[in-house]
Amino acid sequence: MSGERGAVSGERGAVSGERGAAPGDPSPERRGAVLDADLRVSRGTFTARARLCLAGGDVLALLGPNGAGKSTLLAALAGLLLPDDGHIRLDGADLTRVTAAPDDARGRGPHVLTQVPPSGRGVGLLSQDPMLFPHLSALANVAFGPRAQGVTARTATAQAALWLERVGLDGLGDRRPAELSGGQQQRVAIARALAAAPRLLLLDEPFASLDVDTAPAVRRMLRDQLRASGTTAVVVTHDVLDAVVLADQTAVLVDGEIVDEGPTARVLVAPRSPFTASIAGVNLVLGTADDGALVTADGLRFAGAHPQGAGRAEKPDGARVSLPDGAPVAAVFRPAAVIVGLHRPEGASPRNVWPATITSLEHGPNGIRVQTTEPAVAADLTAGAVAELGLAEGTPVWLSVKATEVALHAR
Ligand SMILES: Nc1ncnc2c1ncn2[C@@H]1O[C@H](COP(=O)(O)OP(=O)(O)OP(=O)(O)O)[C@@H](O)[C@H]1O
Repeated sequence: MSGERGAVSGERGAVSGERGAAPGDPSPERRGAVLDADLRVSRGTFTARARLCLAGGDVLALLGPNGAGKSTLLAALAGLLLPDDGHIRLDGADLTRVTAAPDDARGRGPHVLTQVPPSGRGVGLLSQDPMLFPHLSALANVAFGPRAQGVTARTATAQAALWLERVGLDGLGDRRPAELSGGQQQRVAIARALAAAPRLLLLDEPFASLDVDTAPAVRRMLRDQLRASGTTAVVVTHDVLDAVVLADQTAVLVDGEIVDEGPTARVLVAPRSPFTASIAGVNLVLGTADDGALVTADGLRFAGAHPQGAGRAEKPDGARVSLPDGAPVAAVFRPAAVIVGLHRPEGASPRNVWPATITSLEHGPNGIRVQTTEPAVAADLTAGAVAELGLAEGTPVWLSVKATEVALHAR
């Protein structure tokens, strides 16, 4: 999110209307609030729409490509941006309630019924830049939130010391931010955000500025502290690892619309959109059901492992359901399961063999990732195999994948 990085409820380090929190205290009033938001937010010609419902203590990952509208939604939740229409409620109390203006020639703006200012929402914001007060010690930075809420200096300092211990910075409380590493500064920022006991914590790419050696430990620590404190949180990220480690729920935003949402494991195991499949590292082919298999718009047929008898497939939650002919279906399979050849393979199931054209060769997780079309399918090959086959952009190939490697999911 631009502009207000590191601020908590619009004022650095402060969340008003809340008492400071001792670490790991999941008392009822400490637990994060139930979030119910249904929004339409515009920025220039761009519009994002989302319905977000979280139980107290849930962590939601908001994943999406650049420009998808993640920061726009976060800014609306923080009260920094007024939606065109919709509401944001925490524990049943309105933070934002706006009704769209009727379409008329006078260009009236939306009708704002409620818009609690950022500092009064009990919503914390943590970004990739720790934005600590440079002139204050780590301890004083963490104590700032509770102090701003009226907690006595002695109690706030004791709470801050406990938080620093919890985030692995015991003994470093006297240091100023400039005397700490980037990872240590982000740990202080996390302690500061949680010490302020936000009812909802918004995290905007919280590990993006950390190096690859530092990020995993800070990510683990944040997960532990979110769970221990029962904080309700929304994490905006490009990194699927953040969703896997931190989030119970994942929503995928593309072009301002949520294209995939649900429990993180369901979203990543049975993606419903090409973007979700790409971040989950699997292929996704969309089509409709035909006699228990998937048929694409171009007439390609994919048999899957899950159907037990015609017309049956596995639902994302694992339940077996029937797939009536014509129902929307997704076929999911790993790039490593795709076999690439120059000729139509003999003996393979004819239903999972199709001609394709190579569109690009890239470095892959275990060699070279070969991208093909149509449909868009990735195959992982060793460099030796690519060289032996003489593959290059534009090479016509035959692809095949065993039915046992293909999972069919109702969409
Ligand atoms: N102040 C602004 N005025 C006009 N358009 C804006 C403004 N800020 C963002 N946008 C546009 O809104 C769209 C969504 O931007 P947003 O920053 O919410 O996306 P994002 O998903 O957070 O992207 P990123 O991951 O790159 O930060 C983009 O098309 C962007 O150009």
